[in-house]
Amino acid sequence: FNISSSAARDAHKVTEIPTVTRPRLLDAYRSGVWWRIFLPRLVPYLEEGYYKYCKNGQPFRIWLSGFQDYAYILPEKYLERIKNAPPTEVSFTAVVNTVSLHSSDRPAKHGPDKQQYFYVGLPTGEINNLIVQVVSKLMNSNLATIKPIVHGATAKALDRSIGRPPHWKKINAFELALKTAQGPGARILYGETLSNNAGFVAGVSRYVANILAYAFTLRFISFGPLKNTILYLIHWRHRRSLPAVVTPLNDEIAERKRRQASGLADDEKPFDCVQWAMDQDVPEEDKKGEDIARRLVAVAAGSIETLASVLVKLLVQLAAHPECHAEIRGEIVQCLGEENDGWTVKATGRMRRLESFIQEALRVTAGVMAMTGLRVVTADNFRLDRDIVLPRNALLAFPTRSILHDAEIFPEPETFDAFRFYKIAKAKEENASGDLRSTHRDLRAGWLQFGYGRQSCPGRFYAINVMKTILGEIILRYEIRLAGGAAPPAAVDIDIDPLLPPIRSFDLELRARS
Ligand code: HEM
Repeated sequence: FNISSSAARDAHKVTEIPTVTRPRLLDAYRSGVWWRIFLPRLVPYLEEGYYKYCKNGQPFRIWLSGFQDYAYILPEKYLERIKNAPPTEVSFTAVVNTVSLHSSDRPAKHGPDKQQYFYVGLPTGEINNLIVQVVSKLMNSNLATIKPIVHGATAKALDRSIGRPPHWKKINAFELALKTAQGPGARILYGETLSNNAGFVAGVSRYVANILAYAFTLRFISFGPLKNTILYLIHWRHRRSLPAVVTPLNDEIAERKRRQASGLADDEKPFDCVQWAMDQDVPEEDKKGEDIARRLVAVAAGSIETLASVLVKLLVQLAAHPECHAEIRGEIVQCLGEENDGWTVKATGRMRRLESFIQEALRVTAGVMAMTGLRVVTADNFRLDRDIVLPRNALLAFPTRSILHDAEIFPEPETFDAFRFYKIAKAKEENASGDLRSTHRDLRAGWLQFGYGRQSCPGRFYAINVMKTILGEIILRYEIRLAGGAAPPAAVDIDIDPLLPPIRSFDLELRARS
């Protein structure tokens, strides 16, 4: 939308919100990377706006290439404003739909013609609510039962990918992250049979990875009047590869429906998302086999793909910081010893040093994006406070990475301190004073990388539990280091507006502990 063209928006005062620019040539010069002429970095300019405006309680706007739109970057004081805001006011789902160009929520910008040619098979719009339900209601409420299954699938994935090598064995960090995220992810989503079908699991990963990559990168390119035709052709591959994953799922659902029709007690039903989606309390016409299959393929974007993208960064940090291994390992042994049932949610919850390591690694890398709390205004307007009202379709976000690197909140932010969050939690317990109520304290205790409030990531409980299980099991079984004993890397991800995808070239070395 063109802010300056609308007198009504002047009334909203958004034209007074300052803009931080991302100069292409200058950025290519500063970064020393020629292709930054086409895609200037985002992080340094978010940082500039954060210190210039957000630290003074003011928003700013910045161009996001991945969305082909300006975003309003808000200071942390407005986190409270979005905390309980419903999707009818501001919506994260609408952000996803904007990128995949299933844009029923933003009709003014993206007409139906674009929907037609960008159609790549992922269900969106109201169906997306069903996806969120699968994760937030079904996956989360079953977490305690899921947990031992996650551990079993993790152990199996580690046996297959690494085994018990007596000498250092080299493995690519991304490959290990993907295999270990796929193990529990595929088992919980698709059940025992399909999760053992390597071709199907690889197909799902490939499909969602391609969709995410293409959805963002194609937005950078202007195809002019031939746009629809070119995009239709580009997406041919995706449309063709979708049946390869949807058909086996569809067959599995049909087979289960047949078995159920011939009488199946509740405790005989399989324990996985396929079954929960089949039993989901929604009208029959919303849970036809193919609808469920598409929904569950979409969940893999979070539960396998996003998880693997974050896990690889954690694995590299774990390998780069051997100084914390013994303490984390000692705590895991103790927690598992206290709980006779092994890797339960309760035992995992007690592993606070391991959790602190994960929080610190996520602080340094900021998870998947430099901003979270992304929302599109879906109401006519969204009042931030007495002075500022954002109009319908405005994109807003919070500068998470900058907050996580702010020395006033996290002293010596560039130093990797595995037990930083453990110490913060301890201090909080020992000193339950008024200081605790300050916003900074809340931010330090939270997981901003997963977003904020009612529309934050519904998969975060699963994600944290799985990451703890995978890293914990690795550290119990193996010694781990960067290949060749390399020094900790300066960066583990790359600034591709708006994402921070992992650098995939790191190799790790692991050997079995005696
Ligand atoms: C470390 C891994 C993960 C990270 C860092 C992450 C991060 C996020 C973030 C930042 C959001 C947007 C919320 C906001 O900005 O306020 C989000 C949304 C979402 N995530 Fe995750 N996520 C992760 C793993 C997962 C997993 C494992 C699942 C599924 C099991 C999942 C499912 C979803 C879904 C369905 C949404 C959309 C929610 C909506 O439309 O309201 N995520 N995630």
